[in-house]
Amino acid sequence: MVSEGLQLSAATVNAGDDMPEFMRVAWRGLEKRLMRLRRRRDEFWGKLIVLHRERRQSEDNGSGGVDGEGRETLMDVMLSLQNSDPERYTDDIIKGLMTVRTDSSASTTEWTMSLLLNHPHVLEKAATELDTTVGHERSVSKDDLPNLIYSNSIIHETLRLYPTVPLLAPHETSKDCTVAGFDVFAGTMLLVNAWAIHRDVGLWDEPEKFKSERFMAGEAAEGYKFMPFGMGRRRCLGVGLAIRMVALMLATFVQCFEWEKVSPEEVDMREGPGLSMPKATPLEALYKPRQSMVSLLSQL
Ligand code: HEM
Repeated sequence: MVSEGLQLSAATVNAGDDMPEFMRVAWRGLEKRLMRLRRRRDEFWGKLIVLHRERRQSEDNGSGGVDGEGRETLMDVMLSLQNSDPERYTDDIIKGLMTVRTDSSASTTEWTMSLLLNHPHVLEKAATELDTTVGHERSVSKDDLPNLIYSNSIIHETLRLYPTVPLLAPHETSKDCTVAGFDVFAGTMLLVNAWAIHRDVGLWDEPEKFKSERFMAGEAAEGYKFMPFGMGRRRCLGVGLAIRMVALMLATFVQCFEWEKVSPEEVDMREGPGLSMPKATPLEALYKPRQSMVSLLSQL
């Protein structure tokens, strides 16, 4: 549903900008599809809210909201907030918050794994970092992330080459201004092409090359040249969560499994259409448990 929403939004933005006349006719069809999607999404989150609410009410200890291992789900957190501030955290607000942008983190992970499969020596080095930092007796946790310097650099380099929101969000000038020598009137929509900035030969050394150590080696995110999450006041609110989610997924994949391409050819790195820059061909890969992790994995 998230992917479908992004595809439909991309269609709306592109067609509306380029062909306003066409848009008047096409809009009705798009609107119908968007409304149908909204109903489906509403129903999905609605059911999930009811399920969680019932489970929390039936729990004996009264605190509610924890799974068998004492962990809260995101929906539990939302329902706790609703208990303490019902006017602010209505069911509609919860549905909206739950829908925000899970797609970008998932597709960043997919791009990262694709790059690793095309650069097996990088994959091997990431596995070695995990072996020395975390070992084989336990699975990697969020507390390990600050120590995984190399993996972190891989993720930043992936976000440089494949920023999943390549044009950031459209912004509008609040007053007349000048951008790169051009006069821009107040109320003009401005798009920032982060994808192009990230590959600008004047800003980066060998910008087209995947250099896994780039962000360890000091060619860091200084100035305004690295902005996969935007900049300033309206920068992505979820940046901390997004980086941690991608890092934890990647570390778990690499720590626990051996990965291989499905064929001798390179993994296709072409970009497909859509607002969150999906891969043209979804990644397919072969994996099996790493020998050193079999014992731990079999206990899960
Ligand atoms: C790799 C994953 C992600 C990427 C690349 C990404 C990127 C972006 C970008 C480029 C923007 C627009 C910034 C601008 O206006 O210039 C944005 C906005 C936003 N993002 Fe993310 N995002 C990611 C994950 C997340 C997650 C996981 C959440 C929430 C859980 C989130 C929540 C938001 C929100 C709420 C905004 C709007 C902020 C505002 O307008 O003030 N994002 N994101």
